[in-house]
Amino acid sequence: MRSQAPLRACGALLDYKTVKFALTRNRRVGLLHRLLQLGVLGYVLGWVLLARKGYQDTDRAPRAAVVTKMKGAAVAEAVGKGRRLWDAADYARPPQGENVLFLVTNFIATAQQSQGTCPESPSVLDAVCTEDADCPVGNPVVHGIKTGKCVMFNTTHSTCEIYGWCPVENNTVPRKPLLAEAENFTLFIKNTVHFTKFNFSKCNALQTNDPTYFKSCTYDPFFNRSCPVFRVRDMVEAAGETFGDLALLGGSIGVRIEWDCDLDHPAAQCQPQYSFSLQDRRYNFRTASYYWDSQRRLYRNLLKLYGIRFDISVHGQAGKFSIIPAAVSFGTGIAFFGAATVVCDLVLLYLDAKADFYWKEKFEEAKPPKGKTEAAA
Ligand SMILES: Nc1ncnc2c1ncn2[C@@H]1O[C@H](COP(=O)(O)OP(=O)(O)OP(=O)(O)O)[C@@H](O)[C@H]1O
Repeated sequence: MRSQAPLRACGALLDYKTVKFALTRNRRVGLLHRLLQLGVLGYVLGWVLLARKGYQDTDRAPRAAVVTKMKGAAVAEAVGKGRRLWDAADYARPPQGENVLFLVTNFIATAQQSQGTCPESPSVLDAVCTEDADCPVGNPVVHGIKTGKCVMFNTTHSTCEIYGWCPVENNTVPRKPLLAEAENFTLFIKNTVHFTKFNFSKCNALQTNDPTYFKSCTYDPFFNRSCPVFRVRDMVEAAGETFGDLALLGGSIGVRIEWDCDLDHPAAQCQPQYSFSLQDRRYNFRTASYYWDSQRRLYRNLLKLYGIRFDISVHGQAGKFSIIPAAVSFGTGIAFFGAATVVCDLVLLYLDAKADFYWKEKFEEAKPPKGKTEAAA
């Protein structure tokens, strides 16, 4: 007997065991099983493979470069200050065109300021006074340092005298934006993305031999999506605002460039989507230009600039077929099919009216032959 054991072990190695199934004609569980299988099939084909492209490897962190250029010219007519023509070098900041660009739409100019003493503005509450005692010497206020005197600002207001840039800034905002014509200016946004995982680069500006193409085209979300030249008014309106309202006190507009590239398709189909959103309803800052007169005395022209700040951000993802994510998605689908069988087994064996019967049919009790104990068997 003992000498046959290795032979039997060798034979067992070549055995093939196959699973024995119990067939039930339970229509309810049968229907549930098919529905679950259908659900899994829909999920795997529709969601995992078609919608989420589960067979692709993805790169969700593109490197992006943005260059901007604003064009257009407008005449600003300030009351009592005459006409002044503004072109790109005047109204676009910074001039080198970065992904954050500021367009001047309104301004308050205070010309020929020089350092000296003058009354502080009545809009500065700390500087309103009735006597010299209200103006302690050396106290700093918004536009300078108090000299200790209370002086007449105009016929109705007295304010502390200050040492600062005089005369102090006029703080009356024009009722209408001085550069109302800026709504027709155009912004050229050149954006290149690089998906390092796939060594793939794409630029939103069409490679064209026509040197006048960008000069003459304007972006339109329906009719001309390949032209990266945007009209300022269109961008403001796409952000849900009207140009006149935003131009008066300034504001901030977010420009979002979204790339979603399927690299299993031709590269020409990889095109960005643009969206615009309002980020803030006020935006201004001050800037000054300095000069000296013939007596070497320092002067400056102060400008408080109101305008629209364009904040351009680039996002995106690229996907390409890869065997590993494809195998993982396929494996997940197979596992879900197995889960459908487990659910149906649970219903059949625990919830069905004839659960006891199915239980007995599915699990055969192993009984030792009569006259032998189980241990001996
Ligand atoms: N804001 C804009 N509106 C319309 N066209 C623009 C704008 N910015 C640039 N362009 C045009 O796009 C093309 C590419 O611009 P790019 O700055 O690379 O060239 P450029 O010859 O230096 O431009 P330019 O001298 O006209 O400012 C040029 O034909 C340019 O005139």
